[in-house]
Amino acid sequence: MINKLVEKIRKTKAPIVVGLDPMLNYIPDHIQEAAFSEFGETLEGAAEAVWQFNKEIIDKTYDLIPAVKPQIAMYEQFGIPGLEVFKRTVDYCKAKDLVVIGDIKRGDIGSTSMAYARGHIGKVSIRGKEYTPFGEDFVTVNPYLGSDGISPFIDVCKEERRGLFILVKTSNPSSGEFQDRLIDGRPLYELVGEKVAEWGEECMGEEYSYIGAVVGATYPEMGKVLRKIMPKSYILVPGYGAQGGQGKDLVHFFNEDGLGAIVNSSRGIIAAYKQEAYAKYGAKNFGDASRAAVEAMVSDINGALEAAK
Ligand SMILES: O=C(O)c1cc(=O)[nH]c(=O)n1[C@@H]1O[C@H](COP(=O)(O)O)[C@@H](O)[C@H]1O
Repeated sequence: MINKLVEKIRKTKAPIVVGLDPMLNYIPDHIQEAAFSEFGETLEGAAEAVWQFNKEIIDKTYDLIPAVKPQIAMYEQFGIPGLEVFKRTVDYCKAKDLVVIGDIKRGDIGSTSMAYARGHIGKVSIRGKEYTPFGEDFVTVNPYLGSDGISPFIDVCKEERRGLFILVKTSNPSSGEFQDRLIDGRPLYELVGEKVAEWGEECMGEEYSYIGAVVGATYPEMGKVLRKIMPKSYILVPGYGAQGGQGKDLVHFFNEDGLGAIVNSSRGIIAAYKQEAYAKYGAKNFGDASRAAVEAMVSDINGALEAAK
């Protein structure tokens, strides 16, 4: 799957991922009204609104982008109907030939990690018959439990040719509280980065490993160091747009081949119609606003990469 991701990034010339994080308050009124009048003001109604919202954004952007990242919490908050829409979203994106990164941030003791891995990137076997429960191409994983919490995910990746993005240095303001603590004089995130590089070495695709890392756009200096520590790992870079990251901050997350990083924006794309810059589209044309925001993000990042050459 890493080969497909790299190929699609090359083809679209868009090292970005659209984050499908559909909070109800980003969903235009006309979509909410239609969903609630059909399904009631219920979890089912909210889930339907999420689905209609996602579908429009995907339809308006899929030809420009290599990948999407649905964040499962945004679906789980609507219970079982929400999870059904998560799965419907994964399937719809795959039918559009997009690479799907399930943002699930799991990680537990080995046996439990195995169940997460099977459910999201693998198969479950029920009396000899195999099922693919969620079917994402990549998932995000939390490494806090150490190697035995990660290795079931790696085993499933090897079997299924899927991939991981392991949290190394997160984008949020408190990420340094634990991640920057010095151990033998070195920050914890560097030690985790070294582990990701080591796990990644035995999981090589054609050019890059299918074991990648998450490093926040909000910490560009650390991104520069981590890029060197994990030369063959793709870096998923969240924190662009709504959290303040800009193209000029991101140059050092990329390798000299112009590859190696994929930048996520969620609110900045899906709620673009609420921003002044895209207000002219109006809530009814929110999908067109998202398309324009994708185009602006791609040219911001490519412009910064070009300027740095
Ligand atoms: O793993 C992630 O994707 C992630 C890691 C991280 O360090 N920071 C981070 O913001 N994220 C996710 O990236 C998305 C960022 O959303 P926006 O700030 O709206 O672009 C959310 O889905 C977060 O859960």
